[in-house]
Amino acid sequence: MIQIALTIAGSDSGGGAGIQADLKTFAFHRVHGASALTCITAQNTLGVDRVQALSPEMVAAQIDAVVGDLGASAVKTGMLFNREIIEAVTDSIERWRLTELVVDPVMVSRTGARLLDDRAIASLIENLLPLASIVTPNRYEASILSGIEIDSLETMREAAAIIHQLGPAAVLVKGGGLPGKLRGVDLWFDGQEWETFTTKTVETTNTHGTGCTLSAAIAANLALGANRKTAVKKAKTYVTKALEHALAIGHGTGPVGHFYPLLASPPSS
Ligand SMILES: Nc1ncnc2c1ncn2[C@@H]1O[C@H](COP(=O)(O)OP(=O)(O)OP(=O)(O)O)[C@@H](O)[C@H]1O
Ligand SMILES: Cc1ncc(CO)c(N)n1
Repeated sequence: MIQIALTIAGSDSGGGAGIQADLKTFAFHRVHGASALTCITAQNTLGVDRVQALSPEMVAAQIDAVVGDLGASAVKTGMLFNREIIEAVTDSIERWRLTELVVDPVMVSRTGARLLDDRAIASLIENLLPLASIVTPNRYEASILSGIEIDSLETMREAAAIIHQLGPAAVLVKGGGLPGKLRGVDLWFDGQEWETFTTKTVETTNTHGTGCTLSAAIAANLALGANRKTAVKKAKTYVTKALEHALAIGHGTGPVGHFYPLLASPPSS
C-alpha cells in the first residue's frame, strides 16, 4: 500500500526549494505527495523577488481536502509566511489529530529574503512547535528560537536544549550554515538522547533547498514507518547524495539533484 505524505509550504518558482523540492523528495521515496500551498514566491537561484500569501482559509481548505479524503501518514511544514497562516495550520493539525509532524521553521532564504514575518515567530513558538515530532532549525533559525549565538557544536547543543523546552518531541539543529567541518553535522536532542548525525562536507555552492529536502525526506521516511531517529539518519544520507549531484543551473545557488540516480541515465526515447 502506498503511503501518503503532506507538505504545507510555499511554492518556489525556480523549482529548487519549497513545495517543488518536497514533492520531488516524496516521489523519490515512493511516497504519494499531497500539498497545501501557503504562498507563492517569484524566486530563482539568485533570490526571492516577490511573495504572495494565500488566505488562511484557503490553506485550511487544502489541508481539509487532502486529509479528509486521502489521509496523511506524515506531514511537514515549510514556509508559513505569516501569523494567520500559522494559526490556520495549527488549528487544522489539531483538528485532524496529525501526529507525525516535521516542522521546518523556515524564516529566511539562503539569499537573505524574509520568509516569515516578525509577528509570526511568536505564534510559531507558541502554537506550532509544541505539536512537532521533530523541528529542524538551521543555524540562524536555532539562534532566533533559542536566543543563543551558534558557532560551534557546544552552542548547537545549548540551543537544542532550549528549543526542546518549547515543546517539540525532538530537535535537530542543522549545521549547513556553519563553517568548515560542521557544515555536514546535525545535532539531535529528544529530551533524553543526544546524537550527532555527521556526513562528509560536500564542496558545492549549489545548496538551494537542502533544508526543505531534508525535512521532506524525514517526513517521507516517517510515512514509510521508520522511527524518528532512523528517519533523520536516512534523510541525511539522501540529502548528502542529492548535494553531491547538485545542479549547476541558473546564475546563483543551484538546487540539489533530487533524482540523482536518474541523472546518470537520461530516459531513452
Ligand atoms: N555542504 C554541505 N555538505 C554536507 N551537508 C550539508 C552541506 N550543506 C548543508 N548540508 C546538510 O543539509 C541539510 C540542510 O541543512 P542547512 O543548514 O543547509 O538547512 P537550511 O539552511 O534550512 O537550508 P535551505 O534554507 O537552503 O533550504 C543538513 O542535514 C545539513 O547538514
Ligand atoms: C518557498 C520556499 N520555501 C523555503 C525556502 C528555504 O530554502 C525557500 N527559499 N523558498
